[in-house]
Amino acid sequence: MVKVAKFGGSSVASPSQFEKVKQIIESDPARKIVVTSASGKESHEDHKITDLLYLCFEHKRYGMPVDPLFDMIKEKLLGIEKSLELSTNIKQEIDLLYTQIYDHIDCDYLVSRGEYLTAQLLADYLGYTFVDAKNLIFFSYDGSLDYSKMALAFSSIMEETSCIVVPGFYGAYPDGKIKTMSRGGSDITGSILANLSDATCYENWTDVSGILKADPSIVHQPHQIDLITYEELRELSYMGASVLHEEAIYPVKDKNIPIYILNTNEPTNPGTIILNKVTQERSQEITGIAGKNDFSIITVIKEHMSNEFGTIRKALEVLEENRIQIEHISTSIDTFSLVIDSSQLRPRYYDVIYQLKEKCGANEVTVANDISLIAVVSRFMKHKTGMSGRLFDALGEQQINISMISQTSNETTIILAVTNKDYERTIQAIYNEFE
Ligand SMILES: Nc1ncnc2c1ncn2[C@@H]1O[C@H](COP(=O)(O)OP(=O)(O)O)[C@@H](O)[C@H]1O
Ligand SMILES: N[C@@H](CC(=O)OP(=O)(O)O)C(=O)O
Repeated sequence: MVKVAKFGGSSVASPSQFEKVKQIIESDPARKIVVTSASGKESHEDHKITDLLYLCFEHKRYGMPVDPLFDMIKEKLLGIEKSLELSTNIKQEIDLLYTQIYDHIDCDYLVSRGEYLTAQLLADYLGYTFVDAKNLIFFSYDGSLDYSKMALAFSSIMEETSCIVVPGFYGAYPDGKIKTMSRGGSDITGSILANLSDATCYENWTDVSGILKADPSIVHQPHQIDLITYEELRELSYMGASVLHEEAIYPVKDKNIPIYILNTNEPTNPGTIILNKVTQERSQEITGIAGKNDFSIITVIKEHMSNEFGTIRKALEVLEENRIQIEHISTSIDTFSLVIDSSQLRPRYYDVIYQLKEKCGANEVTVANDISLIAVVSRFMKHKTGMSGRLFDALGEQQINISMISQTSNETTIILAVTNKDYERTIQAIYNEFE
């Protein structure tokens, strides 16, 4: 029996957190495959090593001083090494990295060093074998994962050893060049290893006791979700419940491997279990609420649009040509609205509006900025009537104006658009209504 245990940055942020990790690993011999993120924040004021490494890269690029940032990284990692009396050679590696920064360094390589160095510390502390992710997690040149190559590498590694620590967040292209995943990507590494090892489960250890019904920084002590489907989880994490990367479900979903979200600081708490299908009584109404800020709604107004063909296609082409992703679309007779991430629109703002107006032959194109999207996720929604009515009543009572509504036909998620200033109030009001 093999379990994969992934520890997030908060679980390896200090020597005392390393001690907790060791107790967790030693309490179950099935925890043979360990994935770690880079050391994270010890306190609110502290910094994640990954953030510091990204900053080092930017400072070097703009000719600003790197040393104060680099010293913080060095101090943190060597502090853990010293306090736990470890005997790795990370000091030489850190010194070499410093010279590489001033020479020439690739951004992905630099930021991957947080995981690389933290994993060496953890492997030494646990007495497990360190396996560099560049020799195990393989990407093709198009960025997709090469599972057959990874399966071969995994079995040859496991012929030599039985317990390994692998740094999360990065892998290698066919030529050996390091490629990092998107932020929070160590969750994906853990999931890939659960797939490769046919694990009985994938444990994702973090600093909260499972996935909560809402972001704990907005709702005071929200209830914990006991069981959730992969589909619901993906909706919530894509929409901002940052506890698990939304891409982390795919490698385990294929093999029906359950994911457990567990708390390193409270290991006896059962946390959240994520499964393909959940059979649970329907007394529950909402699985969870999540949201993100800073979207724009572009509205294209064109008289007689309902009698024409291809207007929406032309608008989608404009966005595709400008490499802007569309989050949601809503249509009526002579108008349609596109919701997009403002950070993608901003650099191309005037071009995109002009092109939309010209290509679609629109009478008018308007843009509303400072929009938040809030997802209300529930597998129970399709079996219950009146839930959307209650949702809108609850927001109406709080005088919250909804700019757009979207619901998919599988009836798992309702997406609401509100202004950024109403973001937290909206989440709180929905939570109170369905608590
Ligand atoms: N719905 C939610 N449930 C649980 N945690 C959430 C939720 N939304 C946001 N979070 C935040 O996610 C954090 C855990 O994710 P992350 O910071 O990636 O941890 P780690 O350091 O373990 O990788 C929590 O501390 C919490 O603040
Ligand atoms: N260290 C990387 C990858 C990661 O997954 O980190 P964490 O598990 O601490 O969110 C990041 O900060 O994006």
